[in-house]
Amino acid sequence: MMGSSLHKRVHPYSVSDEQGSARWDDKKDIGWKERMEDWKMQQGNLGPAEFDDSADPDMGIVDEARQPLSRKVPIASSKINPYRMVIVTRLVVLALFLRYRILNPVHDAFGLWLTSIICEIWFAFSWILDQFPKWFPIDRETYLDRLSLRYEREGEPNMLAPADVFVSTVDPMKEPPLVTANTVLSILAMDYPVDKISCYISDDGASMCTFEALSETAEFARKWVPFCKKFSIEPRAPEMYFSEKIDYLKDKVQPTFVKERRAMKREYEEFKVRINAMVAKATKVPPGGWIMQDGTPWPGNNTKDHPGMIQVFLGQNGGLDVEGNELPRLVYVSREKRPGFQHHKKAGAMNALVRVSGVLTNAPFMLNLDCDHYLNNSKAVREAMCFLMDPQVGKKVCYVQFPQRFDGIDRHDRYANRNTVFFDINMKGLDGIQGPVYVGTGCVFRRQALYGYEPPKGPKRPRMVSCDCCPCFGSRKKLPKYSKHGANGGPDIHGFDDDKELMKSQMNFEKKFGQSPIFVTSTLMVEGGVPPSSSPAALLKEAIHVISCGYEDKTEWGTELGWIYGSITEDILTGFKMHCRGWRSIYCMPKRPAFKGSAPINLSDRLNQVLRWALGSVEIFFSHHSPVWYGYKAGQLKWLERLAYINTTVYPFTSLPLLAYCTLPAICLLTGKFIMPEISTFASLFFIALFLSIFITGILELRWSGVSIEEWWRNEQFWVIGGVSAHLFAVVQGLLKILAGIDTNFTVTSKASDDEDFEELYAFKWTTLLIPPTTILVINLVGVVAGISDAINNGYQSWGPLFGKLFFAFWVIVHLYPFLKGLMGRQNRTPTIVVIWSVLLASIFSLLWVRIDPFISRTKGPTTKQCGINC
Ligand SMILES: O=c1ccn([C@@H]2O[C@H](COP(=O)(O)OP(=O)(O)O[C@H]3O[C@H](CO)[C@@H](O)[C@H](O)[C@H]3O)[C@@H](O)[C@H]2O)c(=O)[nH]1
Ligand SMILES: [Mn+2]
Repeated sequence: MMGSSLHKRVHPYSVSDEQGSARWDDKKDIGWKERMEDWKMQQGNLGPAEFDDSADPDMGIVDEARQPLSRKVPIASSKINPYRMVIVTRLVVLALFLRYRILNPVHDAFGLWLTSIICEIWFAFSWILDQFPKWFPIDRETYLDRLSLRYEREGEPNMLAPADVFVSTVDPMKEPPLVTANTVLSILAMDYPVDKISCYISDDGASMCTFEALSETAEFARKWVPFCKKFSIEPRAPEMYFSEKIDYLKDKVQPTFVKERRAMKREYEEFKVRINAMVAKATKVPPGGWIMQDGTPWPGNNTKDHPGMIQVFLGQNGGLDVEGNELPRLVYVSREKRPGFQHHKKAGAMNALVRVSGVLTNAPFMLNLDCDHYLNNSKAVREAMCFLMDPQVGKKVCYVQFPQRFDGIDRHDRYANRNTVFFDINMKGLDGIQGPVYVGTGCVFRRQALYGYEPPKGPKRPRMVSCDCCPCFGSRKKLPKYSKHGANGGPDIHGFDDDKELMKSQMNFEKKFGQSPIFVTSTLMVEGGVPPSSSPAALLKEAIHVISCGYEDKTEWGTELGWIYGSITEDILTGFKMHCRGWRSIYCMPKRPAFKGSAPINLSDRLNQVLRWALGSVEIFFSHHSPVWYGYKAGQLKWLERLAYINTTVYPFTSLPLLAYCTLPAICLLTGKFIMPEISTFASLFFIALFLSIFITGILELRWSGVSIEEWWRNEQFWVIGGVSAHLFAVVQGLLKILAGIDTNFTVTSKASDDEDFEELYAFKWTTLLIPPTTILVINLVGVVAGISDAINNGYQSWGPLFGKLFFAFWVIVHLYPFLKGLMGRQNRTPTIVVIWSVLLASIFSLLWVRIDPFISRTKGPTTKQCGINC
C-alpha cells in the first residue's frame, strides 16, 4: 500500500510532535475531553455574568471580545416595504389577468389561445417560486477585529479553529496548472495562522504534470508567501497581483518594496516559464508512459486504472520559507481509480479529500474551491470564522457560502456570466430564510455537518457548563445511534466503559463511515485534531487506504455523508440535505470579494455550462432527493427554503412554455390570428396593470439589491436564450436518462487564461444547442416582415391588431439579441451550417402555416413585391 504513496521528495509526515507555541492543541498532556472543555470555555460558552474579568487588566478589550462577531443588517424598510407591497399587488393583478384570459377564449384560434394560456399559467407559477423566497432579504456585517480579540490574545496560544482547504482539478489541458498554482499560492499566503491551514489538491486526472507543477509551486511559495505577508499585498495570487492596473505603491511605506516587488515579479516570471515548459512537455505522452524525476514510472500513467497517490509538501517538516517561517501543509491527492468503479466526479473527489484530511489533519472546518477560484481576499477564512466560531449563532451553521465573482468577463457581460441577479438578489433572500444554497465553490463547511449529523438541539443560549456524566447528554445511549449530538456539541469518545457497547457502536460507525478505525475515530473529534499518539507513517498509510476505490462500498458516503451523489450538480444536493436536517447556512459578502474565478465567456461554452447545470437540476427533480417530495418527515426545512429548492430543480422545465411562447408571435404574424380576442378598454387595464407591476417589482428589486439595470437586463436576455436552448436540451436529456437510461457525457469547462482582446468571447464552436434559438429568431424576423408587408397592403385598419403581434415579436427578438451577436462572431461570419439549418426549419415552418391558413388569399395581389410600388 505504501508503495503507492509517492517517493519523490517525501517529507515524513508529522502532526504529533509540534512545538510551536501558537498551536491550539499544544497542551498535549491534557486529554481530549479536557481540551475540548477548555476550548469551549474559551469560546465564551459562559454567560457574560459568569465571565471572570477581574483577572484581565484590560476591561475594554474584554468587553469588545464578548460582542457578537457578526450582525444581520436588515434592508431599509423604506426599500423593502414598497417592494413587498408591489409583490402583493402583482399577485392580485396576475390573478385578475389570468381570470380574464381564461374567460375570454379566442374562437377562431382556439389552439393558439389554449397554448398561450397554459404558458401564462406556468410562467405565473414559476414567478411565484422565484419571487417568494426573496421576501426577507438581509445583508450581514462581520467584525474581524473582535474575532482576533477573542481568539488571538497576546501571550496565549492562538485559538482560531484550523481549516482544511480542498481544491479540485482534473484535466491539466483545460484547467491549466498555472491557474491551479495561482489558486494554491493564494491559499498558502492567506492571512491565517500557518499551522492551522492545510491545502489538499485532488487531482482526478492523475496527471504527472499537475503533480510536478504542484511541487514547483511549493518551492515558489517559500518566496511568495513571505513577500505577500511582509507587504500585505492583495490579491495573493501572483498572476492577478502582477496584472493589476492600479497604483501598487499606494499605501506602501516600506522603502524596500519597489525593489522586492521587482525581484518577485522576475521570480514569478521564471516560475511561469518553468510551469509552461512542463505543460508543453505534457502534451505528448512518451511511448513508455511518464517517468518521475527519481526514475520510477509515474503510478498514474493509466488515468482510469491507477493506485491512490498522496504526497505531502511543506508543512511542519517541509522546511521553512526564505524568512525562516513555517508554511501551511500542501497535500497532493489522487484517489485510486479502477475500471468498474463509479468515481462520481467532483463529489467523489471531495469525499476522498474529506477522508484523507480527516486522517491527516482533521480540521473542524473546510474550505472548498474549484481549481480556478483563487483567494482574492486574504482574510476570507477569518470572515467565515466570524460565523462558524460565534458562540451564539455558530453551532447551527453548516456552511458559509461566499458569492462567486469572476475575472476576465467582457465589460457588458453579454451572456450574464456574472450571474449577479442570482448572487446579489436570490442568495440574499435565502440568507433571510434558512441560508443560501451551496454553489460548489467558495464555501467553508463545518466538518460535522458533512458527516450527516444534525445540528445541536436545545436552547438557543448555550448552557453554562457541559458535563459528560450528566444523563441528559448520555453519550453512552446516544452514541450508537450516532445521528444526534448532545446539546454540548458532540459525543464523547471516552464515554465507554463497556466493551460490548464499544464494539457495537464501532460496527455501526464502520457501516456508516467505512472500514478505517483511524478515520472513524477522527469523526468523533468534534473540535478536530488527530490523536497525539498516532505515527505519521501509520496515518499516511491509512490515508492511502481511505482513498481506495472500493472504500465507499456499503457505506453511507454520497448518500447520507459528504458530498451527495446522483446529480452532476452535486452542490445543490449536498446543501439541500443539510438544510433538510435543520442546519442553516450563511451568506457572506465581504466588501473585497473573497474568491474570484473564471467563467466560460463564449456563447457555445456558456450554453454548455448552463446545459450541465440544468441537466443536474432535472436529475435532482426526478430523483428521490427531489425537493418536491423529500424531507417532509424531519420537518426541518423551512417552506420558503423548500420553494427556492423546488425552483432550482424545476426551472429547466420553463423552457417548454418559453419555446412555445417565443414561436407564438411568429405564428400570429404569419396567420393573421392572435392569442387574444379584440380587447375592450376595460380589459386593456389588466394588461397595463400587469405590465406596470412587473416593471415596478423589477425596479424596486434593483433598488434594495444594488444590482444595475444592465446586469438585470442581461439576465433577462440570457434567461430566454438559455431557456430555448440549454434548458430545453436538459429536459430532453433528463427524460432520456430516466426513461431510456441514456447517459450524457460532460467534460469540465475550460478555464481560459486571461487575454486582453477577449478572443475567447468570439470563439465559435458548433453545437446543436444553437438550432432552436436561431430558428426562433429567423421565424420571428420573417413574421415581422410578413406582418408589416401585409399591413401595408391592407391599409390603415390592419395596423391596430398588428401592433400587439409586433410587440410580442420584438420582445422575442430583443431578448435573443446577444445570441444573434454571438452567432455573428467577431467577423460577422455565421457558420453556414447554422444558417442552413435555421433557414430550412424556419421556412418549412412558415410555409406550413401559410398553407394551412394563407393570409395572402385575403389580400388581392402578391405581397412583398408590390410593396415598393405602393410606397
Ligand atoms: O471528475 C471530475 C470532474 C470535475 N472535477 C472538478 O469540478 C470542478 C467544477 O468543474 P467545472 O467544469 O469548472 O464546472 P463549473 O460549471 O464551472 O462549476 C460550477 O458548477 C459545478 C456543478 O454544479 C460545481 O461542481 C462547481 O463547483 C461550480 O463552480 C473543477 O474544479 C473540476 O476540476 C473533478 O474534480 N473531478
Ligand atoms: Mn468552473
